[in-house]
Amino acid sequence: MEFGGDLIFVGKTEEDEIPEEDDIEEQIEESSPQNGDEETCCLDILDTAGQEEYSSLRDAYMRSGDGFFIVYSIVSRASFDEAVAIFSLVQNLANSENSAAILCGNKCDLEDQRVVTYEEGQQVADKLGIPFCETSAKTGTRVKEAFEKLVLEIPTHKSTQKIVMLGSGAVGKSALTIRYVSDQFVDNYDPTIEDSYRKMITVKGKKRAAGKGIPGAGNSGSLNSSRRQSRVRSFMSSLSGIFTWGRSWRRRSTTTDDLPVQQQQQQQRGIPNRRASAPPRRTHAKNCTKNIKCKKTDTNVILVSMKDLDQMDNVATGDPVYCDKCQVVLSCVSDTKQDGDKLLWKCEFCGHENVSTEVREEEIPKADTIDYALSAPEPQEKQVVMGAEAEKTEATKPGTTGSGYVVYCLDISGSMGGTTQLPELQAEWKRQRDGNLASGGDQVTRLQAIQEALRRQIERLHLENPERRVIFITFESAVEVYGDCTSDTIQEVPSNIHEEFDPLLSYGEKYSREHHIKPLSESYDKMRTIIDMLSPKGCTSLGPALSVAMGIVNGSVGSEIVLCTDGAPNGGIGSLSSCEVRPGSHFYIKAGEYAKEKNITISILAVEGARTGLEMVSKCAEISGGTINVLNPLEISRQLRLISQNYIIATYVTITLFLHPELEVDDPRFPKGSSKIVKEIGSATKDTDMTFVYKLKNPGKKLDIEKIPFQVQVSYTLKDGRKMLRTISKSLSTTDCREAMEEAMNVSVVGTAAVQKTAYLASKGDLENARSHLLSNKLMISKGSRNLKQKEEKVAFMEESKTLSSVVNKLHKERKGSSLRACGFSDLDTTVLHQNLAQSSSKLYGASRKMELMRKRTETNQAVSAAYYDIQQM
Ligand SMILES: Nc1nc2c(ncn2[C@@H]2O[C@H](COP(=O)(O)OP(=O)(O)OP(=O)(O)O)[C@@H](O)[C@H]2O)c(=O)[nH]1
Repeated sequence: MEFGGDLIFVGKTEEDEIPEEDDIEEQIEESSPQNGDEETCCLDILDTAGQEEYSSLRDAYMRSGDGFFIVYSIVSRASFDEAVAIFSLVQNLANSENSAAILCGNKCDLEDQRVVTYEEGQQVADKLGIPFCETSAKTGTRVKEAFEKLVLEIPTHKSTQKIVMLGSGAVGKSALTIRYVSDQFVDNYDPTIEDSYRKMITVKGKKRAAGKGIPGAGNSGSLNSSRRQSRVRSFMSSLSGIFTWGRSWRRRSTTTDDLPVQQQQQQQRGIPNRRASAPPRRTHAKNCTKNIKCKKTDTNVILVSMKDLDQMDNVATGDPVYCDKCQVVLSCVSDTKQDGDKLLWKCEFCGHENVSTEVREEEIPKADTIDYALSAPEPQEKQVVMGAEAEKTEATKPGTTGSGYVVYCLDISGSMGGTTQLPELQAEWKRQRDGNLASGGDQVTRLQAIQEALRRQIERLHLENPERRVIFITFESAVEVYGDCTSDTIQEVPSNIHEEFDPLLSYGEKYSREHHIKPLSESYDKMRTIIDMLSPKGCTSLGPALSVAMGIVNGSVGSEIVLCTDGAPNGGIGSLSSCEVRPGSHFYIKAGEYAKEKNITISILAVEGARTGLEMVSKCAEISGGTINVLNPLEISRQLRLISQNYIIATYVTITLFLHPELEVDDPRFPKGSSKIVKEIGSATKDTDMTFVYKLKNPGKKLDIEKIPFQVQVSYTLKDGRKMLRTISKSLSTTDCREAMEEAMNVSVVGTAAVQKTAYLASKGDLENARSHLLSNKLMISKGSRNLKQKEEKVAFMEESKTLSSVVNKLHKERKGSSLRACGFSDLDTTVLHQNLAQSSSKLYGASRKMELMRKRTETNQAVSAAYYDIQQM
């Protein structure tokens, strides 16, 4: 349990005049504070994926970056060639007027393995007209200097500078970033997807760099010189080998056909498209024309995180001691007295006088977090539901991604044959990198994109977790269960049961009883063959496929179903096409509730383009705790990896929050006025965070206690079947001083609660309150963040909440005076709201906190990851 601040705010809740959205963001974007020639700013470092498959995000983050850190490894010639190609890509996409780049040869500690000389690196950088540096993330050599050099090159002064780490896989982008932000070296290799690090820094000498160019202008890293661009083009054309493609690119304009898709993607990631959509800049709030009135917000927020439910530091030897009246558990904040062999305890919540004869002094909890094992682990035979040996191995193996099945339900209906245009630069990138596209082919079908994503996904699972049991189901007009893809597990679901839930479920259950699903270590090759053979046809029987999948995994707790689809379901149960009332929506609620009850999560990957009826279909994911995404087909690979990394930690999770009777929850998600909240979560992943907003029941009333107690009880089941209870008990002092409250503010907690509540209000159609809730939190966070940690988290919050802001504002404008529910949401709106409803606080961590989190994380097996890297390079 974390609080929004170290103090409970009990002061007055005044009204505030809040400037319109842009103005708050503009205030934060104002020039960074300068002190002599020193300048303080926050670096927002985006560590990108060198292994990246298709990514239409690539040009989005390239457009938004202020500084580009282009890395190669001095022990890899290919990575050196690729760095040059990447620079050209940056030139084509970046806002060249205001950005800068540096070329960095990393791993200089590996002198005996060097294949690229220092002189070669320097020569290339000179030709490109950017600074050069050789570094070692391992020893720390020149890492700080390299980052500072780049920051100095950036021509603009801003309080947040976006740095983008670029380069091939395994050159050390993550290692350099981590060395810089926390002065540590990460020795194990885990290919990055994309990760952000926010770090406050003070740089010296930037004043001179701005506008006027820096000393040695011929070597400036700024990308704005046309002379440099022509130098680069001629240099590129002199290169032999695979990366000579840059020369044929024409300079890209923002009015190209695929821009709307990119903008949507940018929106999804919260990246503003400066060229195309940035409003004219206003630098001061007083210039704003509109103000809206709303209540000032405060930091009275609690966050309960599931991220370390499986790590137990304080396991109690005895049983929890409950208050006879209110069920609060005796804790370190309880006021106890020993009276002979009796323990006297006046409950700090309800005041009940408890007398216990069974608790000894030493059994009174000393730490604020205590874990109680309420049952022993299940015997192994019982952990095995099906596929006996596989399950046994997996359930006991640490660091696996869950103990149930992964079921991929794949839409192969006719519309999956529709093509998606690869963005021009992506097509070029892809063509040069692996030559996979047919000549002139800059189009892929949606099915091809999903096939590619699945191939990569099972390839990675096969390496990391070969005992994982993967089941494959396809749906078009027919629903085909491929099981583990071995011939005796393939069968078609009879079409005469497509319309009814129970027979479909029973079909799945029977299937699971009759078939032994092999682990990926045995099924991998066959599965690859089946994926390659798929072709699009027929309509979209999504509901029947989902029902059968649930039947198959029923009883295998912690299973995940991933639905990949591109069109509104129009066959069998859950069909949304035929009737305006959309009767199918009931099915998705029912399916979600069933999945939650059985601890199965359903995630949806919808392919953008066609309207998928996601608002209805998404109910099953929302209720079961899965994720929802509408993606460019090219992004599916990346998203599948994200889903598999966010593994299930515990099942049957229920959170009970006890508030002092003077407090009540102030949250539309829970009954008004309650001091005790019970929230069923179902399956929890490491990113599951629940927030609760509370307030004083009687705001004017003077409290006669110094410290106010809080308790959270989390009951859950671990993978080995142990039933656990975690109690977290803390107490806080109060303040009526807004300044003191802000000083003690925990920005990542307040920010997470702000976006979760805003998304909830918006999803219920209460856009007025959603908008003002987010705005008032933005204002409090932007004004009240003073120390380093707060400032780093403020930048993260502002960045991460941009997409939600724009969706809420857009909906607010569109729906003024009309009924939102009648209008419905677009698929993109549904995705954004759902993602924010389930926002994880770790997204808002600053550098120091993030490193702490990373240290705790289970390390991916180095050998396995290295093997993955080798495969990618083949
Ligand atoms: N000897 C040495 N090894 C390094 C150095 N920097 C990184 N490594 C190692 O190289 C491997 C890859 O490093 P990462 O930082 O994960 O590489 P990356 O560029 O982020 O890779 P992707 O995530 O695939 O894009 C890891 O095993 C690191 O420990 C360095 O300066 N010296």
